[in-house]
Parts: sequence; C-alpha cells; structure tokens
Amino acid sequence: MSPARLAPFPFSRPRRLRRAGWIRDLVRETRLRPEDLIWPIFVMDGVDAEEPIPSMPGVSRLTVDRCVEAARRAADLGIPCIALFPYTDASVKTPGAEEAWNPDNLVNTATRAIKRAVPGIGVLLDVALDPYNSDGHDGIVRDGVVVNDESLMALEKQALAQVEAGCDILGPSDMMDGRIGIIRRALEEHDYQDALIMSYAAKYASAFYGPFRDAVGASGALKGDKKTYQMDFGNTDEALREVALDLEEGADMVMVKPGMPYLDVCRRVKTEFQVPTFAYQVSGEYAMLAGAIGNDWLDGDKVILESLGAFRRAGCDGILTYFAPQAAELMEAAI
Ligand SMILES: NCC(=O)CCC(=O)O
Repeated sequence: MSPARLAPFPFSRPRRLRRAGWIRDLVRETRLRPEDLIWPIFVMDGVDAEEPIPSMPGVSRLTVDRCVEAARRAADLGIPCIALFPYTDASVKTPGAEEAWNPDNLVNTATRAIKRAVPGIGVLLDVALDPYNSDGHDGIVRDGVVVNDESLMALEKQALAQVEAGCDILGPSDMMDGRIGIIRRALEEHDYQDALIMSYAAKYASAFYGPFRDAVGASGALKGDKKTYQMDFGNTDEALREVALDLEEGADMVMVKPGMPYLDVCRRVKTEFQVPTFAYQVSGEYAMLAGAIGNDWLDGDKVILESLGAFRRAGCDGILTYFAPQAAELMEAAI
C-alpha cells in the first residue's frame, strides 16, 4: 500500500503498531528461523582436536570426528545444512590441485562420516580449487593466467568426487565461465540427477574474505588477486547476467557473496528471478561483528539476529553464517 492512501494524522498513528511486543510480533513482515541458516565449518586432519582461528574469534577448525559432533549439534538446533571447508596442508597443494578430486580428501571423508552419523542433515561442498592449488587460485594457472576451460575439467572431477562421497549440494564458487553447465551435464551422465547446485553466482572480488583464507591456510599461497574471475564491487547489472547464466545452465539455487555490503544485489536478484536466493555472511563480516562483540562495543545477542534478519528483509531465503549455532540458540531462547 502506498503511504498516500493512509489517513492523515491524527487518524493515522504508525506508532500504534509498535506500542508493545505482541503487536510488533504480529505485524513483522519478515522472520528469521534456524531453518534459514547454513553453518560453514572448517575441517582439519587429526583426531578429537580443534584449533582456534585467531582472525575469527569463536570459530575453530575441527577434526572429522568433531565435525560429526557439530553436525549433530546443528541438527538438534534445527539448522538444515552445514558447509565444509578444508584446511589443506601445504604439502598436498599442487599446481594441478589434484587433491580436489581425491575421494579420501578431508571434505569427502568428513561428508561420508557425517552422512553416516547424521543422515538427516544436508551437506554443502564448495567446488573450487583454491584450497588445493599451490597458487591459491580457484582455477588452474598457466603462465600467470587463470585458464578457464582447463579449470572446468578439474572442477568437473572435483564435483563428481564430492557427490560420490554423499554431498547433497554442490556450491561452485570458482566463477569460471560455463562451470554450472559442465557440472550439471556430468551429474546427468553419471546418474546424479538429484544432486543440487547452489551456484556462487554473484561472487565479488572482496577484501572481506581475508580471515577465511587464514582459516583454510590459503593466505600465504595466493599469488596476485582474483579480479579476473570474481566480480568488480561496482557492478550489479553484471550480477544479474551471472545469475541468469547459472540458472540457464542448471543451477537450482543462487548465492550472493559477500552478504551485508551487498544486500542491494540480493534484493535485485530475488526480485528479478524469484528463485531460491542465498547470501554468505563471510568471514570478514563475521570478524567485524565478533571483534566488536568481544570488546563489548556491540551487544552480540541483538546484533547477530539483526544482521541476519537484514538478509531476510533483502529477499534472501537463507544465509550461510558462522554465527549459525549461536543464532539458532538465541532464536530457541526467544520462543
Ligand atoms: N568459497 C567460500 C568462501 O570463499 C568463504 C569466504 C569467507 O567466509 O570469507
């Protein structure tokens, strides 16, 4: 309804709808539930251990057995899906990133363990070479150039190894041209018709990924930047073109990344395409909030839910967030 159709003051008094909690609850336009969240988890080698990540206060890398515990915790909290990211030792990183399609690499091993122990939870795995590539890039590098079509062959092998391990959602995050089509065709050819694809469709070349690269051990490896494949932060029309291409190639869901500084992009994508739309509240966003919360500059209980609620208001169906378990606990406590 346009404001022009409201009665004039004093007959219209918008504050009437805000005067008590029950009426605010009744007329709230968007809501956040644990079911809207995907929890990203970092996997490392070893047994029954974890390792805090200094630039992400409150987040640790977990061994596979602890990832299984985390998956149980997520399921108990009503979080429907977790995303796994590997901390890969420098000794297994190569220019060809072959570890990416090792059936027994960390994320594939963790996926099998989680699907055995907590079959009801969804597992999302990134398709991109950066954790495994000695150049730190998402694709194969030849003479200083991230080559597109050769990278697609590697990404296809990685995707197949991941669905073979039991992964439910492939998240191609590499931003190579044509990768969704190549992966979708390979899935069809290998009888994986039910494998979901959530494409990182509008992924920007962002400084907000810094702590993530620490978490997966890629900070030291990255040579140069990712601006020849990830998007320029000045653009939104380009995001719509990327989303359109990924949907035409067979993506089931799309993602915008980073999240909070890109809510305008989320809104445009949702309005334009009306497909399941997700955003990633990335490591730098987490670090900003967690740092301020840790210093008592922000009220954590409030700011976590407000920051996640903003994604729902911007049209997102779900959010990948390192705050997922805390947020779900806060929501449970509020009921
Ligand atoms: N492909 C996954 C990421 O790059 C995550 C970035 C972040 O959390 O900063």
